[in-house]
Amino acid sequence: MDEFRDTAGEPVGADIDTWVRSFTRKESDSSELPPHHPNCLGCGPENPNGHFLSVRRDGDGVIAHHHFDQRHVGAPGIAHGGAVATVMDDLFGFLLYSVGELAVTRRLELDYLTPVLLDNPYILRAAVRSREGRKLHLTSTMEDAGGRSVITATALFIVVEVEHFLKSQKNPRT
Ligand SMILES: CCCCCCCCCC(=O)SCCNC(=O)CCNC(=O)[C@H](O)C(C)(C)COP(=O)(O)OP(=O)(O)OC[C@H]1O[C@@H](n2cnc3c(N)ncnc32)[C@H](O)[C@@H]1OP(=O)(O)O
Repeated sequence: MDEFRDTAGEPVGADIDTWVRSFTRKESDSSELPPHHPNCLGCGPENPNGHFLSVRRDGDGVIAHHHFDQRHVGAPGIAHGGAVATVMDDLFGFLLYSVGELAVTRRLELDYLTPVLLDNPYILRAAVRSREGRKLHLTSTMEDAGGRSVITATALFIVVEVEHFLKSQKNPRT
């Protein structure tokens, strides 16, 4: 059975069949959605360098309460823009549990409206705006506790088959 392997060839979690099945459509409820992978940089519980993003369904979209910490610092007291982009990208990835298909980021665009402060609580929301064939047009926001929008983001995800991931396993450095 195919397993995910790191660049040293060691298994890193569930086999691919199990992983693919985890993205099939689930009943709509408000329960927490599973991480993409135990070591996912955005949401994996076993990645000590990750963001530990925790995401729930919210109507047709998803919602997360999140804060950045000192590991994500850019300018003093402010989250690095790349760290923020990582989290928004990962948040989009949780919409796939509703889409029920595999997809990957082709384009990611963020507007940084105000600085994202470390150790400050934020509310993140994402939704599917539209779909054209394999193209998923996604939209998201990050708001502070006062409801002020600090980040808006859009993404284009492209639906792929499991072979997309199998190919990368065979050539992990390409
Ligand atoms: C299930 C996985 C969950 C994982 C966890 C989530 C983590 C968060 C998400 C990620 O981080 S994913 C990792 C980062 N992304 C990648 O590694 C993807 C790398 N890119 C690729 O592998 C390929 O470019 C890709 C599979 C996305 C697309 O290649 P294809 O050859 O299959 O598609 P193609 O280039 O023909 O483009 C598909 C369609 O999109 C259109 N398109 C491409 N770029 C576009 C663009 N910028 N704007 C508008 N349309 C665009 C393109 O014209 C075309 O339109 P049509 O279908 O109508 O012909």
